[in-house]
Amino acid sequence: MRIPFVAGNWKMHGSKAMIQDHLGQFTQQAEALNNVNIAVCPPSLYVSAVQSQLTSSSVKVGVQNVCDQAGFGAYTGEVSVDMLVDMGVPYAIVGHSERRAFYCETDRQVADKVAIVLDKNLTPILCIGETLEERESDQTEHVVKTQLIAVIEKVGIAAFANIVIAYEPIWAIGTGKTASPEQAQAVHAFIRNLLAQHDTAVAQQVVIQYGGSVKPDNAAALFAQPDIDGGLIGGASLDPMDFLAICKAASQSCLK
Ligand SMILES: O=C[C@H](O)COP(=O)(O)O
Repeated sequence: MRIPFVAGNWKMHGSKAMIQDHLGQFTQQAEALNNVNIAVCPPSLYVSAVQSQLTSSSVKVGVQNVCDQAGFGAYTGEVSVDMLVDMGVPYAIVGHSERRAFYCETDRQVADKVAIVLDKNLTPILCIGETLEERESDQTEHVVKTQLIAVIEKVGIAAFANIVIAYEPIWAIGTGKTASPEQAQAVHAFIRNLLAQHDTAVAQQVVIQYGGSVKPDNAAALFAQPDIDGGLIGGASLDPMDFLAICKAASQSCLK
């Protein structure tokens, strides 16, 4: 049985004041929700401040990126997975399309990062998805397959029991132009079937989030789809009440 998982990706947003205000409003009410796992992923600099607000809360914290080198060393500006362990951070977003596009992260680097995160028993949120151009030229399945195969070849199919996948069509990110529930479901089913070709039990177990302009008014329809297990939320996660409404929609979607 899969429990839906909603993660808020704050991207390069946040401040001490926002954290206090946002999580002050959000956490208490989020505690009342059943059948949903929740995380917030602030910029790394604010992890401690978020953790202080989440003491004794079931809401977890994650980071938005991690170094493709484990341990410690001369990697200016990077955060290592060992630091996540040290700080008690269980989740790391890996391969977000903005990292792939703006910082030239390759499928291979993304696969390396997934392996490094798994190696420390943390959970990677692996982002995959196609551009508008790729969708319009019928390349969606080819693109997500290539992105997934790179990770399967690196970590093996069994490891997917400990990976969260976030399908994020790039054309729907921050555009207000969400994929329809049917469009999203079709790709989620494709992803699950692809995994099932390697291992049916793992495929049934893996949580596949949808990301791309999820809002309170479209969340329920998306999460009701049989292969959509919650969401990776950008813009709407910055508003505590919108984020709460989305988490509520996930908690009310059927367990799958
Ligand atoms: O990581 C989150 C996604 O990029 C979605 O962002 P968005 O909800 O602002 O479209």
